[in-house]
This record gives sequence, C-alpha cells and structure tokens, in this order.
Amino acid sequence: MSLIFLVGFMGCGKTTMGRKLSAALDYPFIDLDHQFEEQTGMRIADYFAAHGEEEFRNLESRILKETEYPENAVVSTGGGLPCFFDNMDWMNSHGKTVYMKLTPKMLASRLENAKTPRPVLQGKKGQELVDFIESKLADREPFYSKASVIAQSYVDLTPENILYLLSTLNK
Ligand SMILES: Nc1ncnc2c1ncn2[C@@H]1O[C@H](COP(=O)(O)OP(=O)(O)OP(=O)(O)O)[C@@H](O)[C@H]1O
Ligand SMILES: O=C(O)C1=C[C@@H](O)[C@@H](O)[C@H](O)C1
Ligand SMILES: [Mg+2]
Repeated sequence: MSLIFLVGFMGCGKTTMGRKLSAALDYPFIDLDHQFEEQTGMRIADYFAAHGEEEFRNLESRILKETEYPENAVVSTGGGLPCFFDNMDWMNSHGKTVYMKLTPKMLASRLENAKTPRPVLQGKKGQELVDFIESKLADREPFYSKASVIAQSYVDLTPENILYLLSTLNK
C-alpha cells in the first residue's frame, strides 16, 4: 500500500497510532519528529530554543523529503509539518495521507497530560491552552484538510478504522 503519512495537530495521536498501524500492517514505522531528533542529536524543544522556529521548519521539510523511505511504511509527522512550504502536496504525491481530526478540548486535555514538551505551546494550560489550540487549528485546518482521508479521532480509532477509510480511496 506504499507510504501512509499520518497528519494532524500535535497531540492527536499520530505517533501512538503510527506504531499500532505499522504493527497491524507489518510495515516499518518512521516518526519524523524522531528522525529530526536523531539527525540533530537534540530534543526538538532544545532545537527550537537554540535555533528558532524558522530553522526548525527548514530542516523539518528537508528531513521529510530526503528520508530514504522503504517501499511500504507508516510515517507519523510533526504536528506543524503539513502547514509549511509544499510539504502537504509532497506527501500527497508520494503516498496517502490520513488527517487524524480531534476537537480543541480533547487535544488540550491530552497535551496537558503528555510527557513530551511541545515548544509551540509555551507551557499554556487550561482555557488559555484551549483558546490557543482553537486559533492555531483554524490556521492549520486548510492544510490538514488536503489529506486523502479524514479520520474523526474523537472515537477511539483503531488501525482497522484507518485501513477501511484508505480502502475507500480505490473504489
Ligand atoms: N486514542 C487515544 N486516547 C487517549 N489518549 C491518547 C490516544 N492516542 C494518544 N493519546 C495520548 O495523547 C498524547 C499525544 O499522543 P501522540 O504523542 O501519539 O500525539 P502526536 O499526534 O504524535 O503529537 P505530536 O504532533 O506532538 O508528535 C500522549 O500522551 C498519548 O498517550
Ligand atoms: O505542531 C507543531 O508545530 C509541532 C509539533 C510537534 O510534532 C513537533 O514537530 C514540534 O514540537 C512542532
Ligand atoms: Mg508525534
């Protein structure tokens, strides 16, 4: 089935689902945030602090396009990656994309409890976090919505749900 890119706002579950989907398909799993950290030898939060967002976005895009993908793989992406340069079009022309869509409230509650720091959130919490996500998601939604399929992620999604959505593309 070639490359499957999981896209969506930070905290929607791309890394978690990427692992499950790759196990279900017996495909390799690639997490582009992890690729970034491996290549730079730095945690993303530290890279942001040292180099700023612009350099992060340039390198993030290069890593997307220069990674040597196997023929089949599940690839989870950084939450902002589809929204810069032509990254979303690039993914659509090199594989299938799945937008894991979740409400701002659910995203906020997952992000508040998550262990990995997300530098874009700058430590926001509570209603301030929900408001920030609503506004950022409104900017990003046009990019995410270019995905091949949209997986409503307020239900507990399974790999089979995603595979079913992808199977409808060939009909
Ligand atoms: N289906 C789910 N139900 C409840 N919590 C979940 C679910 N999937 C993921 N989570 C939790 O939500 C948080 C974010 O998940 P994950 O890291 O997979 O998101 P992500 O989309 O990869 O985020 P990022 O864009 O920052 O990499 C984690 O704490 C994870 O345990
Ligand atoms: O939504 C974003 O802009 C980000 C999401 C994460 O996956 C990381 O790629 C980084 O923290 C930036
Ligand atoms: Mg992730």
